[in-house]
Amino acid sequence: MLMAGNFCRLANFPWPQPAANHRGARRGSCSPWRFPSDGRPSEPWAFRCLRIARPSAISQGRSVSCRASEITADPGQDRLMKVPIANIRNFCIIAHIDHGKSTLADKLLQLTGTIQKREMKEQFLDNMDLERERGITIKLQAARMRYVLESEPYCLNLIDTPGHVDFSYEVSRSLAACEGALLVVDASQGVEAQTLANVYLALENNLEIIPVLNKIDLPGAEPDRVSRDIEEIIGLDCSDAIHCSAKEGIGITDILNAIITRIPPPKDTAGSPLRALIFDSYYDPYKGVIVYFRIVDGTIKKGDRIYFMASGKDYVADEIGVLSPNQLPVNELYSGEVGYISASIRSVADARVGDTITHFRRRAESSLPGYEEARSMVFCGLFPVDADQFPELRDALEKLQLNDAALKFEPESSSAMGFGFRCGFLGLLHMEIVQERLEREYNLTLITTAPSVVYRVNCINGDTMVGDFFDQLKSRSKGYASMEYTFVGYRESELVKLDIHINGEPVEPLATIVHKDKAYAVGRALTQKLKELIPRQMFKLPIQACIGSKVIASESLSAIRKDVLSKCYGGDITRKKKLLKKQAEGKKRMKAIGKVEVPQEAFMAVLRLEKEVI
Ligand SMILES: Nc1nc2c(ncn2[C@@H]2O[C@H](COP(=O)(O)OP(=O)(O)OP(=O)(O)O)[C@@H](O)[C@H]2O)c(=O)[nH]1
Repeated sequence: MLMAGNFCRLANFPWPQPAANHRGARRGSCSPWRFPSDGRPSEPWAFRCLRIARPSAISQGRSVSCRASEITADPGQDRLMKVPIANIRNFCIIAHIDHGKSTLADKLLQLTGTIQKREMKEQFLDNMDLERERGITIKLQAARMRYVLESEPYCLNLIDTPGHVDFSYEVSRSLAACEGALLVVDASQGVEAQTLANVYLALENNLEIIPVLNKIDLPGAEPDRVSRDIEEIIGLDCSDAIHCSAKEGIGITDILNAIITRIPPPKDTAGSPLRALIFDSYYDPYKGVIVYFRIVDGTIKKGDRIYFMASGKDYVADEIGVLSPNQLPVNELYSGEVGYISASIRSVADARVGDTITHFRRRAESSLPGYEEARSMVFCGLFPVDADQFPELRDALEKLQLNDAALKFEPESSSAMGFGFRCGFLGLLHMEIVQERLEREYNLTLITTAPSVVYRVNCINGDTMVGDFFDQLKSRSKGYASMEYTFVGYRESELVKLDIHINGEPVEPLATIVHKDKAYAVGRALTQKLKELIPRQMFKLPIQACIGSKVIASESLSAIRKDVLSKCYGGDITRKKKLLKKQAEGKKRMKAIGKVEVPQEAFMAVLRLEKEVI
């Protein structure tokens, strides 16, 4: 029950306009707001409080703690307003790559007023530079919107997901945080590999699926044929599929209405012990690990002592909030809601994706089912160009793994490259993105070795040796084929260490371990390649491949000759001989102390050649 007078206005008008002399955003402040005994709030913005925790306190002139989530943080928007759980909808958008998810997400954000026109830019939720440059979604993104249907306010939590197969792990995580999914299918293209894969993921998670046929503005769009395809191939009823054009803004209201009428609200379990599923996280240099979660049971308040059930670590929730889509702090979040926590978590291992958050004192009995481990399909070595950057690389990989749970790595030392990491990825695009993110976000200069998993496939026609297997498999099957494997263990082999001597000195980083039978071929190929890559010196340079003290291949790089006789006009032969002798002595001395700079490409050549020759 709200107070009489000014508050009645609120009771009848759930979405008040900004007060005339609004004092600006009070983002997430938890300080108690004072209401005088006549019930009139002391600040104009307080008219915007929808519900007061203890109305009786107001009449007694006491301080009242007003939940920040009940106060509009931004005069233009009312996204933080609290709505009953029956009015919350958590949904994601799934589709094949380029079918228009991000464009549709933009339109939903615009139509609900979550993003003002002036803030709007294309693919708003793709906020990583890399995503914008490449026009693809790499990371899942969450955004809270508000929408009014028949004067009822609703809170819609949208999770935008990537479409490329390499990032399907991101999709599976967002699905677990939702009750429904918009299945976007390009009406000019129809059902594609990732449409199928994502629908099956959504069905496994018992999500309500709303089919959306996008791009109906295109002349080649055939929404009716595509509807039939969806029914036949996927078995999904498309009688009420929504026809839309995310680009032209057609059918967006129908989509919002369908989200509300067809997707069920989350279950109300606010009274149970807290259980929140971590679906994403990242490392903030100032605040530590920021965790994105969906509350399945219970409630969480700012200042609560929380406990991570898998890692067994506890922290105080310094800040909790919603993603709107930027982080907006609030004081309390309830079951069914999606939000973030900052708790000064320094160690990235303490709050892993898939872990369950509960209260330290009132612990939940069991944790929520986490996520299935991502299975790496492509492997390569990552090495810092500057060997001193190894600890930074380890740190960066740990932090990036927090934000990209599909990335796997373990330390590796290559005789050619020094210390680095063997990393596992979901595909070549994933590998490229990880390298670029490490270089851009963590200021590292890296060398990626060629993806080195080589499969042996015995074809029926008798052919064998396939490289780049996984990507070939995906591209030849247009993305429909999938691959499973198990590690069968290590095998014994006859290996030798092949040393490379330049100018008579062994160059340790160029040494490599090869099979005994391949040593001669690798040695020859390596010395020839190094001869091409190492710049000529002032002296003759021998390049040798050796096994122990035995030289198995040798090349020599001729010296750059300075014409010491050019200044010698005429003169007798003894004078010329003397000059040439002096030059030879100088070169000998230079050779003895000379340090040969081996260019970076030479190190890469070792790895590439190994792959070619072996
Ligand atoms: N004509 C037309 N083009 C559209 C429509 N929706 C999206 N597009 C275009 O389709 C392309 C892909 O759109 P995105 O929204 O980036 O697709 P996506 O599914 O988010 O792609 P990923 O995030 O990489 O999976 C862009 O060039 C859009 O402008 C539409 O309704 N009509």
